[in-house]
Formats: sequence, C-alpha cells, structure tokens
Amino acid sequence: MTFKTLDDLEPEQRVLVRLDLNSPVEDGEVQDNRRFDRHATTVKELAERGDKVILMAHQGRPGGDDFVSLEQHAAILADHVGRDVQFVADTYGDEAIDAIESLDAGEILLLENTRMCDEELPEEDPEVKADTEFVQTLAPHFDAYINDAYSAAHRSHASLVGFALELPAYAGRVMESEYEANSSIATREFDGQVTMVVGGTKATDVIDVMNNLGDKVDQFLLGGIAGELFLRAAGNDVGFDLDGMDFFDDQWEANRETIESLLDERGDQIKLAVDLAYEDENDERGEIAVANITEKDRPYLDVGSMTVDEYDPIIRDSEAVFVKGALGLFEDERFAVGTVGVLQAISETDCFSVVGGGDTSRAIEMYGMDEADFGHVSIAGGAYIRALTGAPLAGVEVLKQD
Ligand SMILES: Nc1ncnc2c1ncn2[C@@H]1O[C@H](COP(=O)(O)OP(=O)(O)O)[C@@H](O)[C@H]1O
Ligand SMILES: O=C(OP(=O)(O)O)[C@H](O)COP(=O)(O)O
Repeated sequence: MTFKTLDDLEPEQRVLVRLDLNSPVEDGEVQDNRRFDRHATTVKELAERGDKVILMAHQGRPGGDDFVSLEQHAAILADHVGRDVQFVADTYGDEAIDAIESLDAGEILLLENTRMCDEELPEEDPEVKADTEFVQTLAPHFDAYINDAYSAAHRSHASLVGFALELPAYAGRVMESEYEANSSIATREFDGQVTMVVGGTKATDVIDVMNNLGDKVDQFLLGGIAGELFLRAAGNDVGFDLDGMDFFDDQWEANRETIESLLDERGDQIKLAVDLAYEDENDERGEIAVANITEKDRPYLDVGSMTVDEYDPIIRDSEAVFVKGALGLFEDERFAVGTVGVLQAISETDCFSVVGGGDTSRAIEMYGMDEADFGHVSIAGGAYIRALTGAPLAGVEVLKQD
C-alpha cells in the first residue's frame, strides 16, 4: 500500500476525519445512500478504538439547491454507525472548537458543511490550503488526519489536501478499498480479457476514458448516450437531440473527432448496440434493429435485447469487467433490460469487477441483485473516472507524503 492506514495508527487519538457524505437532496431532505453506509464502517472502527472522532464533510456547492447544513447527515450517519453522532453548526469557529474539546473518547462529532467556510473551495496547491486559517485553527486540536473521502479526492480543497501537510495523515477504510479497486485497471495486469461497459449520460467523460484506456481494455461494450453518439458516427440516424433534449448535439460537437478516430483505430475493440428500445404508442417498450432505423424520429431509451445477447457472452468470457454508466434509462423498468442484463452477467461470472458511478450502482439494489456478487461497487463518480484513466487524485497524493 502506498499510504498509511488505520492499521498504522495507535488507538485513543484525537482524529479529524474527512468523509464524503455529499448526497442527493430532494425538497430539502437529504437522501440516504451508499456513502453513509460505507463511511459508517470507518467511523465505527475509530469510535470502538476509543478515538475522539471529529468528522468533516461537504454538501453541494454555494448557490445550489443542495447546498444545505449537515445536521440531517449526522442523524442518517448515526443510524448506520449505531452510535450517537453529535452535530455542531460551525466549521472552525469557537463553537466548533468548544464542541471538539468537550468530546469524550469513543464519541463522534460532525462539523458543519466545509463548503460554508470561504477558504475550502478554491482549488489551490496543498501548501496554500495548509496555510489557511481554517486548517491552521483546527489542526492543533488533533493528533491525526484521516481522509476517507476517496470520491471527493479529485478536488484540491482545504479539508482534502491541507490537513495532510499539518498532521500525520492516514487513509480510512473507504479510501483504502476504493483506491485499490479503482486504480486496478491502470495498475494491474490481468491474464484474460478485460471488458469495459460504457454508458450513462456524461459521454464526454467516458469517451475520454476510452481514449486513454485503449491498450488496457480488450472490449468496450457501448450503450447510453455515448453509445448513440458512436452509432451516429457510424452513419446511423440516432444520437441527435429531438425537441427539448440536450444530451447529444453539444457532446457530439465536443467529441466528434475523438469518436471518429476511435472507431477508425480501435473499431474491433468497440461493440455498438445492434438494436435499441423506445416507448411505443401504447407506452410499452418497443425495439428496433439499428439497421432498420431510417428516420430521426424518436428518442431511444435503452439498448435492445439482441444487443444484450451479444454483450452477455463477452462479459462471461472476461477476466475483469469495469462498468461506467448505465446502458439505458434503468430507473424506468421498461428500459432497464440493457443495464440489468450486463450487471446480471457480471454478478454470475467469476471475474474481477468494478461498478462505478452513483447512478449505475443504484440499479444493483433496485433490481434485486446482491452487491456481494460484484468485486467492488464504487461510491465515486468523477474520482472513479480519473482513476480509470490513471490520473492522480490530489487528496490521495498528499496521503502518500512522509
Ligand atoms: N438512452 C438514455 N436516455 C436517457 N437516459 C439514459 C440513457 N442511457 C442512460 N441513461 C441515464 O444515465 C444515467 C447514468 O448516467 P451517468 O450519470 O453518466 O452515470 P453514473 O451516474 O453512473 O456516473 C442513468 O440514470 C440513466 O437513466
Ligand atoms: O459527489 C461528488 O462527486 P461525484 O458527483 O463525481 O460523485 C463529490 O462529493 C465531489 O463533489 P463536487 O463535484 O461538488 O466537488
């Protein structure tokens, strides 16, 4: 391992722990999700060792509807940890310091949203962040800094890179497992076929991954918005914005050249859908072979069943499968066939697998699959994308320092 972990840290310490509890917020209500459950493992372990556990996390960005206090997060986290999680509505002022100083061994305290502190956000070098009043005020109250927020580690923010320069720094359990699994495509050699399932709505992100990973991945199985853009490049009448949509045309302009050169140079590694699904006049799922599409007349919401039949054996023959993005609008049961089909094949295959992206991984529980049947289900979005391309993450790099 390239950084120190909780195994290297003596118990009964005053620890400052960065989590990523950033969550969907609907009508002001913070939605429970995998991030709470995962981080609860680290928090529980620290509390049980008799540490004084002070937690930092962020929610949303200033100006956004989801930029809210962490008070609800404390209650949700407490449910997962099975212990009380105190909350103080302050980041590093007197109120926060008083709460930190009055904490007993084994107790847990969550500080207010780090992004309510002006010095948190601008992306700057770790040395600059370490010099902020935020970091300089809090750090002297602790023996160690633990970063568990892998999914935010691509941001060079004060709570993610500053404290590691001021305090002995360690990786939490989530950081450890996410780092190892998500970096594996860049760092590991697999004996057999490596397959990547590419979908979702953020085509620009996944096309960048494909462009960087061509030598590491044997087969890319495409669906979602990226899949349609590749079909468009191959001369089909799909992948265009129809009234009111804004999925395709901008991403087409931004990626057209890359898509065309990928198809040119790596065509045999790239599998495109042979059929697509749509909502028919009875509001039911209809399917059409791509070869029979002659008009840009309707949106397509999933890959078709013939495509799943083609992708399924490729997955079952793989040594490793990485998933980035859903193959269709799986939140609607009618259009879950592609996403569930590939996930099911992975879960039934004895391969190393990583499923990434907050949205895609929701399909696992939604359709009754068992997370234990996958190698690793990542809670990271942007950080996972960067790890797939082998790019360094600022919050991980600072942990590697002596
Ligand atoms: N053809 C499609 N039309 C509309 N939405 C789609 C389509 N294919 C995939 N999606 C949507 O993509 C979302 C996932 O996209 P994305 O955010 O890129 O991935 P992730 O959240 O896994 O990182 C899913 O919620 C799914 O509904
Ligand atoms: O949720 C997060 O990233 P993700 O949307 O890529 O999964 C992280 O908490 C980073 O949040 P940010 O993208 O507002 O900096």
